[in-house]
Amino acid sequence: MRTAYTSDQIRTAERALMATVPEGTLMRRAATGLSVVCAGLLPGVYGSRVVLLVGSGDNGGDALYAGARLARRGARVEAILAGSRTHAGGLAALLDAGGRTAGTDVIERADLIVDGLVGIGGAGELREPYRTLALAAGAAPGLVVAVDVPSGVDASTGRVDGEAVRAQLTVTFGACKNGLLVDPGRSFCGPVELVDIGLGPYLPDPDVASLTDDDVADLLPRPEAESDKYRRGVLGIVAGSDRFTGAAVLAVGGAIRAGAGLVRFASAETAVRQVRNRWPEAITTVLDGPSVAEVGRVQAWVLGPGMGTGEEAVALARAVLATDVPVLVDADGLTILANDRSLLRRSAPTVLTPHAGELSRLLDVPRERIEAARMEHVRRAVAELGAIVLLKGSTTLIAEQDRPVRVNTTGTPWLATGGTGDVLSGIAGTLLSGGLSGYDAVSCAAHLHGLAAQAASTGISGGHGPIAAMDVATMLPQVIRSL
Ligand SMILES: NC(=O)C1=CN([C@@H]2O[C@H](COP(=O)(O)OP(=O)(O)OC[C@H]3O[C@@H](n4cnc5c(N)ncnc54)[C@H](OP(=O)(O)O)[C@@H]3O)[C@@H](O)[C@H]2O)[C@@H](O)CC1
Ligand SMILES: [K+]
Repeated sequence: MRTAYTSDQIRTAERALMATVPEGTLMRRAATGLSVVCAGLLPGVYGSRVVLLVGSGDNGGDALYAGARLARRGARVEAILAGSRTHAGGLAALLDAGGRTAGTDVIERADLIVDGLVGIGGAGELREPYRTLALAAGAAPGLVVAVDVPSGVDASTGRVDGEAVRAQLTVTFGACKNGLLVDPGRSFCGPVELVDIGLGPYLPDPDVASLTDDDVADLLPRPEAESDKYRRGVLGIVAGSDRFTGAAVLAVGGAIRAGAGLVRFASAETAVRQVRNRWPEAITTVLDGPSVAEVGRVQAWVLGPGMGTGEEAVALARAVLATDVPVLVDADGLTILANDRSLLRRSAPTVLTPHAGELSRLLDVPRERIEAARMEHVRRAVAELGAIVLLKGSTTLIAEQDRPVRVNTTGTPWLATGGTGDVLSGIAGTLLSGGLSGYDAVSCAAHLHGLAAQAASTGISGGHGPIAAMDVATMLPQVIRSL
């Protein structure tokens, strides 16, 4: 499990650690680690041009001390002092090592730009002159390394109001910060290198976590010798309609390829015919009114993809939500819930898998606000809707009351194509029916879905290319086998 923390959590841990070591120890550890990473990025340290962007706080101090170490090894280090004040010890160390201060024009000529403008002490939009420097660093040809956090990225949430430094690498200290895992912040970081400063024993429970392949392998339900199809979990899927059939075929495909013991599919006749043609493994029922009583016993339901939002669909959704087993609601099912949130009052867990647009309707918040502050809104959705929520997007977030927000780290931009969400709902439904909690089911489903997409998208020469939603379902058995 990879974990991440808010700025406040990091500060509290740092205070506890600082009380046990001589003053300046942590910054020395941080700056040493930073300088080692920077040196590794340069073809040779001697004679290379390093520019430090130095803000008024300790983030600038880290940059200055690291710059001093590089200057001692023969780099030509120039510091742009951008803050109203400058870390005195750090500046003295740099000057002592042969570095110097300079104007902004040196950014253009740098081999390496070290962003020490703001770290976990940053708040809100970058002010001038930091904003201009952030833009200049992004436009310059040199490599950009962010110190602790790319300046302009909110370390606790990943929020970016206005401009932020676009780094090719982020060197972070002590522990990962939420903003390095969650978009939009994550997209400014490049790969993240963690420098150990001894914070580990002082860290609280994480605020954010992400599952690794091993975590998912441990969580996945696996059939045992005495398992039969019923004991492995029976998933009910209510999806598709007379007009829309593709979403149903994809959801059923995701469920079957993810290893469902049995899928019971119920819908209008046209959708049933398509599913039966494509997936003879599923048991199908043509619904004759808004009841799922005749479908048979299931351990979980997937509700919504392609089912429409008309009166009949609403009545059918009501019937599924009235059952006492976990229900995963996606797509049209979410639109139905947005129009009548009272449907969410249930005895069993409900799992919602919206994208930002769907969440915008559920919370009555503009979509752009959700996209700019994804962490806040996924948490708010959990609190307001009383459900487990998976928010789809450039980083998929999974939230449940009193648990760390999980960030999914697998996937490829090629996954942004029609129908992949339907496959995801089928995978998650299978895991729910197999006995995982809603939180674990959607976390593992997102992880597998992303791995399958990566596998489907990787070509014979290793590059990445287009995928169709069904390709994701097709790759699932191989992916699960490989874990
Ligand atoms: N604590 C430790 O043990 C260790 C900490 N370490 C390091 O310290 C860093 C935290 O240092 P920190 O607390 O001094 O805050 P930091 O991020 O440098 O910035 C604060 C200043 O920035 C400014 N500012 C804020 N927002 C702004 C904006 N939007 N736009 C423009 N300016 C803005 C504001 O300045 P002001 O406006 O007051 O001039 C504020 O005072 C941490 O990230 C890590 O790198 C490591 O050495 C390991 C050990
Ligand atoms: K920074």
